[in-house]
Amino acid sequence: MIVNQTEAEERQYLGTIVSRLKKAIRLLDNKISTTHHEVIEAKKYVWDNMAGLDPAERAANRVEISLTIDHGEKAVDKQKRLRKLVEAPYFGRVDFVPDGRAERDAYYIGVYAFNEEDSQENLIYDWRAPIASMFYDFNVGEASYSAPAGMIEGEIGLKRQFKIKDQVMEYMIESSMNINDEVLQKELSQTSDEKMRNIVATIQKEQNVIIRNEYSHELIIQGVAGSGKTSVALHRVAFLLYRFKGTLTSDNIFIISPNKVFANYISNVLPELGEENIVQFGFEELAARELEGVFEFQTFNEQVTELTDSRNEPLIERIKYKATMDFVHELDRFAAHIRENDFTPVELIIEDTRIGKADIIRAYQAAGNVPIKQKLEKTATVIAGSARDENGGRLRPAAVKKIKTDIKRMFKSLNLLAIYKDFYHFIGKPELLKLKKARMLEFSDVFPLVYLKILVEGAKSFDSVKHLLVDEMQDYTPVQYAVLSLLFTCKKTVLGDSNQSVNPYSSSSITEIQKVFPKADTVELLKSYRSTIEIINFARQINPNSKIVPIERHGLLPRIKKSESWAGELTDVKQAITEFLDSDHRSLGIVCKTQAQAKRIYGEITDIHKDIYLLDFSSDQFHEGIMVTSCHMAKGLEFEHVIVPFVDVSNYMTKMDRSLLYIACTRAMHTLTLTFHGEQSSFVSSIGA
Ligand SMILES: Nc1ncnc2c1ncn2[C@@H]1O[C@H](COP(=O)(O)OP(=O)(O)OP(=O)(O)O)[C@@H](O)[C@H]1O
Repeated sequence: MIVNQTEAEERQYLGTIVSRLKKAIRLLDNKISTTHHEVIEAKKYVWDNMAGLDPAERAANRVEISLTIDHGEKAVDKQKRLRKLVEAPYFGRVDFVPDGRAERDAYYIGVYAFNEEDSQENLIYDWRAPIASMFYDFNVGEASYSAPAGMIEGEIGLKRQFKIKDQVMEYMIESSMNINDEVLQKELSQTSDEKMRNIVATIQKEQNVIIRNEYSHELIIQGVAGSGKTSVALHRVAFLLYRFKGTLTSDNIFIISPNKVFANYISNVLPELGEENIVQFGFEELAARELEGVFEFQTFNEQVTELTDSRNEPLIERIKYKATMDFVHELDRFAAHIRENDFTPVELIIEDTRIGKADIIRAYQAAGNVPIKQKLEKTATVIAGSARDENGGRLRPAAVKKIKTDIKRMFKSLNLLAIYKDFYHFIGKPELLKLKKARMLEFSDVFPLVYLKILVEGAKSFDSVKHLLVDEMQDYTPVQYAVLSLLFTCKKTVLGDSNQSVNPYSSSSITEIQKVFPKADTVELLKSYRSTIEIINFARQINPNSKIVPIERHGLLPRIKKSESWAGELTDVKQAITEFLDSDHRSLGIVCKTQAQAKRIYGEITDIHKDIYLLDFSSDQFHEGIMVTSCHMAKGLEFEHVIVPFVDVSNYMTKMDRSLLYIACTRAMHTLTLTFHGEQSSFVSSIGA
């Protein structure tokens, strides 16, 4: 039977569901306050009768109290979800009839599931439930989904999308086709709140495949700017937490993200989907953990700033050399070489016990292909274990300790920096190592050194992590991935865009990354959801390599404003800010090539409005309002309106500048303004014409 056929019936049904949700919330209210009372009473009982209770009774009472608290907490969590759900209970409906059955059932799909405790009727299905996958994957007609019992095939008779806000249905769309473009358009053209939002109601088919992929050990997603990579990756995390409930929790997932502002920007999404937020850290924190404060190092941001400030050919050469897979192979070859050749055994005489050189060689070879320090320790343990004193007894602890020290000394050097320097002599390129100062590394040396350290000393891997998510993959080199593969043996989702590198001298494409993870599955996303067609067409001319395809959403043409002087350009920037303030838009990004330029503009415009923020690498908040920042910092973020100043020929000139300008322009959702004085950059001059 077809239920709720007409819009009027749907509106009525929504009213019923809202009432039933409200009733469930009230019931939970009672449950929570009863539990609260029970806990207080139970604690009071234990306290009052402390003297009379034996230890077993006290323990049993404590267990009882903690179980009651646990029930109470679960009820509070459930209530929190229902309170959210009651505002917009569902966004989709599919009517499905499995093969061999006559009756079709209607399945309403929402951000969470809702089933009434007394009837146990499933009134709303979680978007991650197996049956909900059909909403994203199929049109009206033949359909199937993978249930725990196997593949269920059948037919979808009806598919609807709803926009419900504050318990009221704003619209309802019959969508015999894919997730309806009209709904997607409405979602995308809305003014956005300060942070990234969930996209459950309009997940696209190609995105759903990624979100629900349970099998890939490594999944690499190359997606053009605005294709939803980050959104999809976060929804994938939410899906995996749902699918593997019981074995996977948010504590088992790590996200490597580019900076704290980005971490803050995406921090809404998982809680909106009812999941806990997840630990995020940067590659530099990882390096600091591995180098344990023994070395200081330049940050990636400082390296990028050094490269954007001036062209330093030897520096570029050093960076480029260390950004290849061949370099990782050279490090491997060197580590194998020193393991073979830098160990020089000699006969040992410890407290009248003679240990022959041949025995030491044998033990060293038998210790296998493990990190060098561990190999030496294993060798010493075997030698000490088999050595006997003159009475045939085992050696005393002091003698064992001496053997360990002496065997370590047989290795040429275990000093990391000395070994790293030796590496460059080994490959015949000593000029490729340049310290910033004593024990202070250039950024391009940080991960080679960490990698070598792991090969020499071993590492404590992150065993509790069951899924690792790496965003902005293009900014990390093969040696960084090689480090990740040694530290994290878990499943990985790696995402990025090779056209959005802030440092083209060390950027990695999907092909490079696959060399580290040869069994990885790869996916490409080409459709961009963020920006209007006009902005995408503009950006595509800046970077013709990008395969970016816009979705059908129109807006104003990007504007390029020319001035004769800096004062004139500043007036243009201020004018664009005023236009933004007069519009409905809520976020404006002023994106400069460098942080120094961002600081300069910021200094000139703070009097226009009270809420203007300068984002730099020490910032940790994404704000609603006006943000001034660099291209590097803006990566991964988006703004409704974007102003890109200083688009003159001397500022945007190199390959690296082109990449930065592309990043800046693709941050814009609805409108884009470029300003310059003097001669305009050749990257945009032909577009102007
Ligand atoms: N299926 C979708 N439905 C609605 N909005 C979507 C969808 N996919 C992506 N978006 C929106 O498109 C914008 C870009 O998404 P996101 O930031 O995840 O893309 P990205 O590929 O990580 O971008 P970039 O690499 O440029 O930083 C966001 O506003 C996001 O909400």
